[in-house]
Amino acid sequence: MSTGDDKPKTLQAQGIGRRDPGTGGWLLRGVDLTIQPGDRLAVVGSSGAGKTVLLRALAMLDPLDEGAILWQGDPVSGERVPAFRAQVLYLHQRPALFDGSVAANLRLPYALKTHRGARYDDERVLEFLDALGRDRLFLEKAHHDLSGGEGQIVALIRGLQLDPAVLLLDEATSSLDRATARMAEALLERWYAEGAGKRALVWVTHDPEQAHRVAARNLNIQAGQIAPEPAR
Ligand SMILES: Nc1ncnc2c1ncn2[C@@H]1O[C@H](COP(=O)(O)OP(=O)(O)OP(=O)(O)O)[C@@H](O)[C@H]1O
Repeated sequence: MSTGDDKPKTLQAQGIGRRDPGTGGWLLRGVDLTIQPGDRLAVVGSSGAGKTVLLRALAMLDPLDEGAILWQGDPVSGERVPAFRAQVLYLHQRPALFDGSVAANLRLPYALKTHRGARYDDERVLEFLDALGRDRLFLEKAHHDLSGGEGQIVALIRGLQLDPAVLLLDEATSSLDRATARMAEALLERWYAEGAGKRALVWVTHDPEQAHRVAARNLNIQAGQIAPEPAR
């Protein structure tokens, strides 16, 4: 008999829309999208086009005003939500870190019900740090001393260590210097390859060269809707 775990970890948006809670105007409307295991997608579009609104909707961080999010073919609601959150992870451009050290921030997800069963892996974290040009001393830094780029490094490692099936990166390397950003891309590429076709990456980026490097296809968002794909 098939269990939920046997089904491909496909994320689907069916006609999703979200209104501005203040004015009632549509921020996102009628978006149909399927993200399959192994996908590498760049979400592009002008400032204010709705890319963040789309990614947050895909991660079910904001309520929808129309349409549905499906995970492994089923609508996500109620008791399915924690399992969904363990598999579909959103990384914000300006990540929220908690009061405490980098190490405490990296350990925190394991205290959540969502990640019950997973365990903090010190060795793996050190490998991630090394890949981003940092060492163990970085773990002792206090969150309030971190630069914007360092905060992005913490958020990236905090996300990668959880091995989500779908990683949604919202300009997640935008505060990094060019060299560190390229190291982050290389790390993500390795992490993706280790998934042997079972992981998906979705990148919001304003950098066409980055989109070209990291993604196999572009999704163009304009005025809260999918627009024709620009030439790559
Ligand atoms: N919670 C909200 N309430 C009201 N308006 C919102 C909300 N969230 C986003 N918006 C509006 O929705 C539009 C799309 O915002 P979004 O952040 O998705 O743009 P974006 O494409 O990610 O832009 P950028 O490239 O500048 O980051 C903007 O006009 C923004 O002001």
